Amino acid sequence: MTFKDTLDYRHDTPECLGILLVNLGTPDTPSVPDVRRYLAEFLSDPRIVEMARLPWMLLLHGMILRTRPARSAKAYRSIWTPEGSPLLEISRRQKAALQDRVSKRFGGPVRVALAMRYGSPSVADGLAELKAVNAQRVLVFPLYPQYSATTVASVFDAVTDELRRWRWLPELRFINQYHDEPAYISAVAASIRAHWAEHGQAERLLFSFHGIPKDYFEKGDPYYCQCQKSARLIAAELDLPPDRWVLSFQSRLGKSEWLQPYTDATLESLARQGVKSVQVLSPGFSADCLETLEEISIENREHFLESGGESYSYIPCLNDNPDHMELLADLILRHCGGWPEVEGPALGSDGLAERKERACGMGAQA
Ligand SMILES: C=CC1=C(C)c2cc3[nH]c(cc4nc(cc5[nH]c(cc1n2)c(C)c5CCC(=O)O)C(CCC(=O)O)=C4C)c(C)c3C=C
Ligand SMILES: [Fe+2]
Ligand SMILES: [Fe+2]
Repeated sequence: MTFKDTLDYRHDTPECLGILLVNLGTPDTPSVPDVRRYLAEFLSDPRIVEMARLPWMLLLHGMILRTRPARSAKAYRSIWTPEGSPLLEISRRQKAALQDRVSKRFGGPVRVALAMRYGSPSVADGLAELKAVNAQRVLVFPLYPQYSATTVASVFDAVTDELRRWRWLPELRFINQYHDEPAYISAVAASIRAHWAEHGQAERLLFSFHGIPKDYFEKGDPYYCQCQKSARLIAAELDLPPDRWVLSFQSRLGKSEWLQPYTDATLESLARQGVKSVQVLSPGFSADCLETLEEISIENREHFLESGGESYSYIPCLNDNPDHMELLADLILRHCGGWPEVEGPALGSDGLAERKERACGMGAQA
């Protein structure tokens, strides 16, 4: 084992609380080679595709990475902005807002770092940023309201894979999910009410969550149940009767069965039943991304309108809206409960003896 010893914790500066926000990740640019590189990393993760490694790697490199990148790159180009990928840009705004809110409410120094599970900034970059500011206590916060092994456990893997190469580990805490947090439910409900205040209510509200293969659920992934509970609680908070809302799963990939009902089929069937207007939201994403801005806002709109629907609107994710930032800051502070707030002042310029004393009680002999 080779350890990374280039940067270590310091005794001569105050300790800092470290928060590592992690979202899924995105390609660096919407070019085919960058999308291919991103998909190669993403789809090689055994949490994402659980198939036996050798046949999957042959299929991935022999076929999928030769065809899918061009299709995905086209989709990315349709949502790319002058600032880059919406997911990364929104995540940066979330990080800045949380740095501000958490610093104001926590008693001592705090650093919020941003990492992406795939692509950059990487989890290793985020952990190094925290080590450089002497964050000896780190809270890892995967920004997914519902737990799935494909997302949250994969963040855990990336963090622990990196830390396997550190000699001196930080004290770690980890947020697993917040799918039924009252503040999350009411923030989503408030965003729907705000949309209704501007556009009126549609005949149906559709909650579309990212799908996972059905057999992951059958083998014990709690994601399906947590999505159901989030949607049920949001509908209850809105006093929306069961015949006015629907839950479905989007983004299926490959030939195997994924969680049902599928979003595209649901929209077609609603339109065929004579439903003329729908409003769609994706409360499983903490930030708008390809899956919402392209798949929901563009692609599925077409499915609905082509099947006879007349009015389709997309309700954006919570992104960096103030309710959302407040609830994430609350979750962070709650999970840091009991951690010392400040480690004491920085030492003066001639602090060698004090440093040694603090480090290992050798001050007197120095
Ligand atoms: C192949 C299996 C996939 C599983 C399982 C999966 C689960 C999953 N993903 C998200 C969140 C996001 N996924 C995004 C894009 C995306 N997802 C997959 C595949 C699986 N996801 C692919 C191949 C892609 C890339 C785009 C494409 O080629 O279609 C994104 C958007 C990233 C962006 O850059 O904007 C997010 C976010 C969740 C929450 C989840 C399981 C619960
Ligand atoms: Fe995905
Ligand atoms: Fe998609």
